[in-house]
Amino acid sequence: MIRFEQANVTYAGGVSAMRNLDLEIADGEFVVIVGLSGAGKSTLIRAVNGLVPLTSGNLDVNGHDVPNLDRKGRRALRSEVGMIFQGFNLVDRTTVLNNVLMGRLHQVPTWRTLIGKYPQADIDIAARALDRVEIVDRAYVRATNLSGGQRQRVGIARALAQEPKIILADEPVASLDPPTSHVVMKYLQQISRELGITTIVNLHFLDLATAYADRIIGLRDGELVFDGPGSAADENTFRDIYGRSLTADDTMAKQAAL
Ligand SMILES: Nc1ncnc2c1ncn2[C@@H]1O[C@H](COP(=O)(O)OP(=O)(O)OP(=O)(O)O)[C@@H](O)[C@H]1O
Repeated sequence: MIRFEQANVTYAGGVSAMRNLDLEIADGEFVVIVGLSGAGKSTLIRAVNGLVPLTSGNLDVNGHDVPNLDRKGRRALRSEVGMIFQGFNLVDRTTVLNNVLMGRLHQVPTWRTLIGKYPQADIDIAARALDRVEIVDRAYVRATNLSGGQRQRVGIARALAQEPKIILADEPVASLDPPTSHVVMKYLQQISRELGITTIVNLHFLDLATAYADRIIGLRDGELVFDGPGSAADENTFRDIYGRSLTADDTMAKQAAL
């Protein structure tokens, strides 16, 4: 479903953030990407929906030849890919339901969204998405009145309302406390399993990565240095990926105990 072949990304300024990447991710996999800050995790995620262009190599996503897409093709690709952000990216002054309906923007004609008239079928899809993350009772609350964990659940519902084939989550729990982070990770895992949505998550904390990942991809200086099941990754694996000893900052449970 997602296939990188000898893919490279070199940014203006000369930083190589992806080096000769060969990687296949099958339908429905739940993949966690780990690596030090600057290792290229965001670059990999953003390449999947064409936000970061490859400098060379091939990338196929759901049959889309990503490096060679025209504007229409890029729009089609992005309609199949839901994004979840570290900072949630909600519109605070409007309701939870309206935020989730924004996930339908790819499918609904612009004039309807401009006058705020979504078809009932779209409202039903949005409500079902809110129900999946157990927050449908907050549908008419303004987003600004939610806690961080609730906001991220709305972020997940918005991505789900898009009815995506792929979900990309860039550090989705970086702004959350440990119990809330686990709740958010559980929803992501459950949604991937039950709906068969391929999910790629960038994570900073290694204990979260091993707890939830079917598969862990380790990056170092833009290179893939580990690819294996979450259960196969131990402290030595992470030391190899990071190229240094682990610290309390690398583990959510240890950091919380400080
Ligand atoms: N738009 C850009 N222009 C130039 N260099 C960039 C750009 N985006 C990222 N980089 C550089 O590419 C490298 C990889 O960055 P990337 O954000 O992919 O890493 P990351 O593993 O996600 O790190 P972090 O967790 O800090 O976001 C870094 O050295 C970064 O400074």
